[in-house]
Amino acid sequence: MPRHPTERALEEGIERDFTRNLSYGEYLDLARVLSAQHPRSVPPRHDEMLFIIQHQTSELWLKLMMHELRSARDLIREDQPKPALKRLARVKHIQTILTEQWTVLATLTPSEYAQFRSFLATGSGFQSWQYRSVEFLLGNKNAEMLRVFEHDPAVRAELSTLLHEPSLYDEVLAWLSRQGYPVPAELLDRDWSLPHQENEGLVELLGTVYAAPQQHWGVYELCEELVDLEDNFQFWRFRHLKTVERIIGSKRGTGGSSGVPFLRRALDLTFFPELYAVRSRIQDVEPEGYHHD
Ligand code: HEM
Ligand SMILES: N[C@@H](CC(=O)c1ccccc1NC=O)C(=O)O
Repeated sequence: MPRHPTERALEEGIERDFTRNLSYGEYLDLARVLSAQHPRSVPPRHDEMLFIIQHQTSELWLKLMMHELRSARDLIREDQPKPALKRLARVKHIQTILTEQWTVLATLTPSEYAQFRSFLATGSGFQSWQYRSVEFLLGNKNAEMLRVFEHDPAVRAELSTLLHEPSLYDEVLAWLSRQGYPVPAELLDRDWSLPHQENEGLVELLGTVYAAPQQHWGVYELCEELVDLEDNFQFWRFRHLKTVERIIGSKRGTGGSSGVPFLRRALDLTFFPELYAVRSRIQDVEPEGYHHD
């Protein structure tokens, strides 16, 4: 009779005495993490657990995303684009997980959600300060969004700091300037609490990079990494919108917005407008021997 693999594992000296040693659960503070699910529905509805865990896992990934994005921004400020690229590579994988995760919530039917939606009262994603921090780090600045945090001065203060600091894109532009690229001066010293406005001079500068990528490889690589980030961000927004659409249809949001129409408008937002504008400026290569009249 073959023995169970764990039986053998214990003989191999697996640690069993955690009275003095740090255990798995202690290190991860699992007692707190796993006792933080508090369904509100009375009587308790089975599907509320899914709703809570979907949000909590999203918030955990958002926490890591903020950590990596803030670090990437600071590394670029310190003229270290290579380690910054490493951070951004990780962010992209987190975004993939966050986007994929919508498939779990999509198993929640409208009838199931309706069983506990009213217990959420006016709670809504508008009040996710980590999501707002990520938006601010990427440059979608909007002081109005701080108003939903008046009840929580510590969170409000932290968001206000991020609002007034340069975004990742602002730091990339400052780095470009230090590399000797002619970045328009108005982009290098401005009120950082305002969103970046599309700038023609910057589109032209990027035009030279994209016309000859091999001569500007470091810049080109970083720019395309930013486009990947924006692409991924939009995939998340799109999946949120489609999941919300199948669960609440055209109902208004608990946060006070129009719901799906509001989420649809967010798909028109762009963090890096010049990186998209430059794409239509790239000359298509003509076939050999082709002559215009
Ligand atoms: C049944 C599931 C969900 C529904 C019906 C839903 C619905 C909505 C609606 C209608 C809004 C607009 C604000 C409002 O008026 O309430 C919104 C915003 C938002 N939701 Fe959800 N949501 C769901 C799940 C999630 C999950 C799992 C997350 C993950 C963290 C999330 C994050 C957000 C964020 C961050 C916003 C603010 C978006 C922005 O400001 O652009 N939502 N949601
Ligand atoms: N805005 C959602 C409610 C909602 O999704 C929600 C409610 C409480 C805590 C987090 C939420 N998630 C994201 O919007 C709705 O209108 O049904």
